Amino acid sequence: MEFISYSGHLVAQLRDACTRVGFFYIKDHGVPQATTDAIFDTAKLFFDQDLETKNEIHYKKSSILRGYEPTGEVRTDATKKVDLNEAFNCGYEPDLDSQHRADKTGTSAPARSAMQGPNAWPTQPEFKIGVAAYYGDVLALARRLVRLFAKALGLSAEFFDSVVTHPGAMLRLLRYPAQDRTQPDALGIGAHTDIECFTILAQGREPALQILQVDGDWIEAPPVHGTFVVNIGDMLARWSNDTFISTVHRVLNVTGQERYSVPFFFGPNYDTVLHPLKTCIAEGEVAKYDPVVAGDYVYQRLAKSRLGKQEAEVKQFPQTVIA
Ligand SMILES: O=C(O)CCC(=O)C(=O)O
Ligand SMILES: [Fe+2]
Repeated sequence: MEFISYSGHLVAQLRDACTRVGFFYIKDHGVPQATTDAIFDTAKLFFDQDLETKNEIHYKKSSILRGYEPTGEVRTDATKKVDLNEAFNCGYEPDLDSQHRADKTGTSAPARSAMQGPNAWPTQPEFKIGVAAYYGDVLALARRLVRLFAKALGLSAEFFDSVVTHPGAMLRLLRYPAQDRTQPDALGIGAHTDIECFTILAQGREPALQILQVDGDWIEAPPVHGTFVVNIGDMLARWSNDTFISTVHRVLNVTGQERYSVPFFFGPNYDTVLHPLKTCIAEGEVAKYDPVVAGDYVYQRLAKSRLGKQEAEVKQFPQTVIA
């Protein structure tokens, strides 16, 4: 058995950040700088193709919304204009998971969820290799962070291990055009909270990410070399009965330069049922949320900003019944 010890100071710092801010930076995280640098080259390789080629893997061709999102087709903030970015999304597959490849026991079966399904890869052979290198390292980091989050919630480090064997982990490559400064209404991504449990974000060189403070002002979270920005998403806020907070953020790229970023959205196996954790419900308090199935929750949230109402109805997504 693996023996892991965690510094109490680290766990306390983490709890403080997750309960008061919902955003923090991490360094000495174990993902080699060269791997992070390379994912930006991989993203550029993909985005530099012509639109017709990229549209061959348009996300509407995928029943689970994987693939390419052209600029102006996603509206994250329903009250604002469409987002000014183009993106590529891919989800978990055992090929991308170095731990799975090393695991010869084959004890863990993939989650039974309609959200579990194939990725849409471009034909460029180097692309998947580049994505796999980054995905594998950042997934390993996410599983380490899961143990720290468990400790910060007062649980045993291994508490979540059995539900992150085939996690709902989505890697997103993003390219934002240089925005017109005279159009303050347009945003790279409208104000939103993230859907999954937490996000590990690699930023390119351009500062554009902004976080909403309690006083209502936006504060920048600029790229810091060698670090990732980590933030709590809605699923962990729900799971922890709002002990951890999921904070609103947006992207406004007025740097005059194109900007790249690579968020990795991490959640549990898609068949996991998220009941607010009993240990997070203090005496006299109640669960603030109904249970949800992770895969259903992610699909509904993604579809909301990506499909028109009619399309969403046509693409009936099978709901999992909670026993
Ligand atoms: O590009 C960024 O810095 C943040 C992206 C983001 O918030 C998201 O994709 O949810
Ligand atoms: Fe986000």
